[in-house]
Amino acid sequence: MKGVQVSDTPMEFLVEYLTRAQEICDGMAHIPAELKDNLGKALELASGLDHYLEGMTSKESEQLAELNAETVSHDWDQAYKDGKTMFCLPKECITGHVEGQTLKMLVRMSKARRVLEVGMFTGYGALSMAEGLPQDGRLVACELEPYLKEFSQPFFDKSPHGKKITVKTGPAMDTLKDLADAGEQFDMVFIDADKNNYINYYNFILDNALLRLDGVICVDNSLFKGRVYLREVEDENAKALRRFNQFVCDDPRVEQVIVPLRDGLSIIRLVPMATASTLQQSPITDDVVFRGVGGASVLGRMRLDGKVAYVTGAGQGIGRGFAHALGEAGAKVAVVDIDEAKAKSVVEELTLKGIRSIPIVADISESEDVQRMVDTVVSTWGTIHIACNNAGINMNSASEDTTLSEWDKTFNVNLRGTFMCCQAAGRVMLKQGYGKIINTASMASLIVPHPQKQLSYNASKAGVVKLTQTLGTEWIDRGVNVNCISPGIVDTPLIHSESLRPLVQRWLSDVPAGRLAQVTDLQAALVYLACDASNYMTGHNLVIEGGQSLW
Ligand SMILES: C[S@@+](CC[C@H](N)C(=O)[O-])C[C@H]1O[C@@H](n2cnc3c(N)ncnc32)[C@H](O)[C@@H]1O
Repeated sequence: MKGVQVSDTPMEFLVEYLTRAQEICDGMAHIPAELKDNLGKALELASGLDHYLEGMTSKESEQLAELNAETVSHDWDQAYKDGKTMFCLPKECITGHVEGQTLKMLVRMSKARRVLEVGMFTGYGALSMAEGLPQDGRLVACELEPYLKEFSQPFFDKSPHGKKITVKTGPAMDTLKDLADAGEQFDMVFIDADKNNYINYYNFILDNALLRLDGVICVDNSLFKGRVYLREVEDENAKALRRFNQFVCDDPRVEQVIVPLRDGLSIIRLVPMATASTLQQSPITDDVVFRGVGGASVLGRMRLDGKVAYVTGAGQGIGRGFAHALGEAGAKVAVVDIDEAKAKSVVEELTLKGIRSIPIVADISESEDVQRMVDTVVSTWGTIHIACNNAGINMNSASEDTTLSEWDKTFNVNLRGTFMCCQAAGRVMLKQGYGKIINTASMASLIVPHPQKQLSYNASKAGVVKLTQTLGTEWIDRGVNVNCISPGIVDTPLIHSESLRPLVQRWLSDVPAGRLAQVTDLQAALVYLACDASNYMTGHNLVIEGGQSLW
């Protein structure tokens, strides 16, 4: 079998038949020129497609290329004769470059975190999909042949994505039962094992909730060399696939398309909603809890697509994390900072992630700057939906030594500045009857953090909470929610300064969570307060401090 190319897909058979027809024609006299011409054109069309798709598909990784080369050059006949494999495995089993990249793309597009593969062979498809998974993603591959696990493991070990893969050897149905017993669930399943069992795998997966709602099943070889639609077919596997395709097509639980890629790739999506007839027959309560508000799931309601936001103090630390969070959730983001270079650098980061953003330089303690900031956002994107008033400063001094200048500077930014931002953005929002204002307060609004002395900061942040409560109750009936977030001590470059570094150990002993907050610990709270899922929440202070204020 080594090196021999065997037709395996409808297109490869078409090329084979057309080539044979052309050879026959070439050996015969009196063939009409038009027939020869059409045959030539048909052959060119058919034989060019796979090469073109190969060439135009993103290159595979070095590790996949090596795995492919080793798989196709391996002597599988010999492995079978030597008793290493139970079955004689054709090298054509391998998923290959174009399909591998398609699977990887589907993993990325469906944002899958957990993938199940039924039928791994040497792991080309498994590794392709693992490359598309996030760092904490996991892929379970079922494979009958223990020899294939041994074969693939060194390639997985060489790849930075190999650790995501767990291979379970034995009959796939046994593994599926174990996974169901363990309560496992997957976002995407790739079925590519023994064809006569496809329907059993498929039904078991759906009946035992191994696929999450809205999850995707991909099925390989669903065209089975074209034999699923050819008339004269004796092949049992082809008949099994024909029945399988029809069964899935008629199954009200799913939607299906068959993509004529290589030997056919079915993409099957579990439809989240029951059909009208099942709803009528069942005792379920068909309301917004069941269907989702506006048809959107709770996570869907946290999307911010089409929303316009600004974040002050977004050049670094918490504000930078907030700008990324709002952008990742779909909003356009104005990155506001007093430092132009920092604002521009965050805009560059967001642009790299495909997030629309602009830098705005503004000192929020200056009323003209605040108005210019709001005017710039409105003139650029037409309005403001989300105002994230985050900029703040902190100076340390014992209260008996605190100067009025320190007090004024702190209050001018933290409280007066935040008020000016709320007012300027609030005017735009009240006019349109919609807005989300999220102020950054601090755990210092609740407790007196120690041992550092920061009277002005503590008092100004307590003011931010009262400002938030007052605006939150005053504006809610006109569609504007005002809330604030109170972070505990956040691990930003500021706390690594010479003066604060010695305090870190002391602080740590005050935090039940045993660590300081990361900027990323605050992001989901902001998105929640910025989205419509929090429409009934106003004037509140969401405290995220690892439990510190409770001790
Ligand atoms: C077409 S190949 C899979 C190709 C693979 N998905 C890839 O990406 O290259 C089919 C594989 O399914 C395995 N297989 C067949 N019957 C099986 C079963 N009952 N349980 C688990 N694996 C099985 C075979 O040993 C073979 O490795």
